[in-house]
Amino acid sequence: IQLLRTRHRRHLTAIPGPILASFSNIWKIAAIYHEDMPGWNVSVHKKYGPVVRIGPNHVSFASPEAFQVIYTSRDLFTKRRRDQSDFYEVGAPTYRDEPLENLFSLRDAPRHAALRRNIGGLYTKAAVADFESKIDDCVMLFMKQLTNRTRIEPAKLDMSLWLHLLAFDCLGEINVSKKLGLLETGRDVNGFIETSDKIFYIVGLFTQAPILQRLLGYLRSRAPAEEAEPILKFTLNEVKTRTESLHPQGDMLGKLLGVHYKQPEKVTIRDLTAAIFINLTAGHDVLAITLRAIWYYLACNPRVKSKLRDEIKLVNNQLSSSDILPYSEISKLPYLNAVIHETLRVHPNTGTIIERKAPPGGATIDGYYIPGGTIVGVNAWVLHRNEVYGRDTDQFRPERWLEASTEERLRMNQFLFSFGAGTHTCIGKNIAMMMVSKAVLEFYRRFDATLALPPPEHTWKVHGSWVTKQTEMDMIVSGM
Ligand code: HEM
Repeated sequence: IQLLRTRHRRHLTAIPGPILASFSNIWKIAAIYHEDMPGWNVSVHKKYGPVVRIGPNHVSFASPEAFQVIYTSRDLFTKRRRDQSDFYEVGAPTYRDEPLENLFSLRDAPRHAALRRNIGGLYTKAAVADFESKIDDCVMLFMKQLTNRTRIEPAKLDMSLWLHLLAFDCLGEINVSKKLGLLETGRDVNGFIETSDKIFYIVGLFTQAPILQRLLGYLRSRAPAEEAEPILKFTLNEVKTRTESLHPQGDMLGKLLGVHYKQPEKVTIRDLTAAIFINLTAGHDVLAITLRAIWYYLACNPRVKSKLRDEIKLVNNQLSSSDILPYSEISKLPYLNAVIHETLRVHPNTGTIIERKAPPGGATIDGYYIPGGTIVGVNAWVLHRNEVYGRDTDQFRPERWLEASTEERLRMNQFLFSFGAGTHTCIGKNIAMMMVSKAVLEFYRRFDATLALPPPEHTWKVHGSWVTKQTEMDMIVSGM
């Protein structure tokens, strides 16, 4: 084993990178501790080139070619094993002494593929159209709350919180036909947000080194997940109540139960519990991050905001009778789509590399031999600054998506990593696109939002860890 390890290390020694990273995981831990993994990852690539060793067994790549090899060569580069440092662990809390495995947490490729086949049909564009009225309901409650607060004069609101409340309640409606009470009360309820924030931060930090991962495993085993994780507790309760009820519902839980009753061996009650749990867990933070980034970049770029408004006015005039515009119309708006794509490009939701393990026989990537078992990957913050997107990649400029030729746009989309890639691409993407598009359109149709203090005095705080949550987004919201 020692001999193999020495050989393994010898191959990796040829790869440039910070000296500290060649013998310890301290570089990664420090980047997360300072909440600037995106910035640190971008700068090591500027300094050392497209292939950088960022840990004793961890290599970061920057090129689109490496991205393709790692994420899209089918099942070759797998999610990591349970016994290694691994942020997928958090996706499966222990329930009745076993991990509650779901699409996000499953490392076993055949089991993952089977589950995806069995429930994937519920997440297609056509299937999620059934959830539009649920999204409308939450968006309208969001509008009502903002109208109440801005009726007399513009109000200073922390939009980083309000957009999170909207995202959470929408997911509650879609999954179990229940808002979680966040929009209604205007604050976090049951510690849903606070606990998730803690879990995401701790997992991001503790999974940077195998020894910390073991410590995290020990700590998690001491507190029963049903008590420690409010989302799990809520999910278990909802599934129990629904299975005892005779009223079928058109939400995600109702649809999953429909599949279960027809083919119980394909989707068990445990599978559907896990699916609802991961939909709520994997969806709320990233949805909120995208919404916040849109609000922030529009506030910082009045030219873009006014162009978006012009597009909204046009469709508003055509469909003025309708209270809330249908997604079938909204999804066709080119500038709105460009704004969303550009936001996903400049502010990806994952701040760390989405990790994969090199296949047992090793692989050659970007000219370097990578031994089997090495942790490899590309950080979306690095990839999205590649020249595939032009020369001004530090600028927020939605026009790049409209000016590109068909072929160029194809490549831009191909390397847009915000929703992941390959067999693990985000299954909630269609829900996310519908929810985000509707929220943006309905808000900017009725309100304006500017930063309470204009830049450079005001900058938001981006917590660049596993996820890239933003805080300190005081904005002045006014009715139009
Ligand atoms: C803007 C919003 C969203 C973004 C940016 C996003 C991003 C991502 C990314 C990057 C992955 C891949 C992770 C990996 O390979 O390790 C992923 C997977 C996943 N996402 Fe999302 N997500 C969003 C919204 C949602 C929503 C709304 C849901 C549920 C309703 C959801 C459910 C999932 C699930 C279940 C997976 C695991 C899929 C698999 O491995 O087969 N996501 N998401």
